[in-house]
Amino acid sequence: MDNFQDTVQEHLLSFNVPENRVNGSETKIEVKGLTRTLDKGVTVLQNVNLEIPRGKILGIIGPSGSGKSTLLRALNRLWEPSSGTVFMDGKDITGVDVLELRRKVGMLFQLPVLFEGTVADNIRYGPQLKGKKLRDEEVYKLLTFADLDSSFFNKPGSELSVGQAQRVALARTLANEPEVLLLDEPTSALDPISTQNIEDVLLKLKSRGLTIAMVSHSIKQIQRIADVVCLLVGGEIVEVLSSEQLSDAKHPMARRFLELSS
Ligand SMILES: Nc1ncnc2c1ncn2[C@@H]1O[C@H](COP(=O)(O)OP(=O)(O)OP(=O)(O)O)[C@@H](O)[C@H]1O
Repeated sequence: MDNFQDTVQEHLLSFNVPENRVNGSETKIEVKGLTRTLDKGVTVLQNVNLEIPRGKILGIIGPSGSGKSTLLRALNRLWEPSSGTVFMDGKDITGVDVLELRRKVGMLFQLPVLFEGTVADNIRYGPQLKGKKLRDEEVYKLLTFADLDSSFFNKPGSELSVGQAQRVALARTLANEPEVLLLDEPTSALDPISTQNIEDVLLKLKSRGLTIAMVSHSIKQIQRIADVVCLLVGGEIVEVLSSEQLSDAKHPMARRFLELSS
């Protein structure tokens, strides 16, 4: 076997993840007292405390403008959190090289943006930055993993549907061999079949040890795939529940949000 794993699956199974047990459970990412105040003095996140368990899917839900994307974006430093507020494997992420962090903590957005060139060019992009050229077989394996057939290899990115482009964006992120995936409403622009394909891939990734944090407006989607759900209201986490316990939420705003969303 060469340096790059023979299959993506084997690779994902082989993550060497350090232990960090908090309250008896393994924590991949820990957020401690995270606050975000904008220049105008508006507070978007207020003293957020959260543990994202390793190898699980965390769903983040809440009303529009409650700070969900802002929270997600702190986790790979798309904005700079204060030191001592976000930890991965017990290490303060502000002390990690930012490009290295973003390889380990990949992100997908609501609308995928592909670079110019073919699907294969897009998938090769990340490893190429590190001077590594993925072999054709490796690109095909990533395509298969993201549920795209081999005919996509040479297609220009500009000719894909949004659902196909989202799967290419996922394959491109996986080419960086991430340990964590951050997903900001990744299926909100997709039809139900593309949505299901992405959800299946996410569950497959989880079973291979990836830690996933996903913002979604779909309570049903969260119930389908998340293990733990955090409810964000007005920049504060008001409840953290298992997805089966969602209907037991107690916070009045959270209850109202859930009633209107279901
Ligand atoms: N860079 C910024 N400049 C100005 N305002 C911002 C910035 N980032 C976030 N905000 C404001 O912070 C608040 C939270 O935004 P955020 O996008 O995190 O909410 P959200 O819960 O993800 O919303 P939605 O569900 O609508 O996507 C909003 O009021 C938004 O306008």
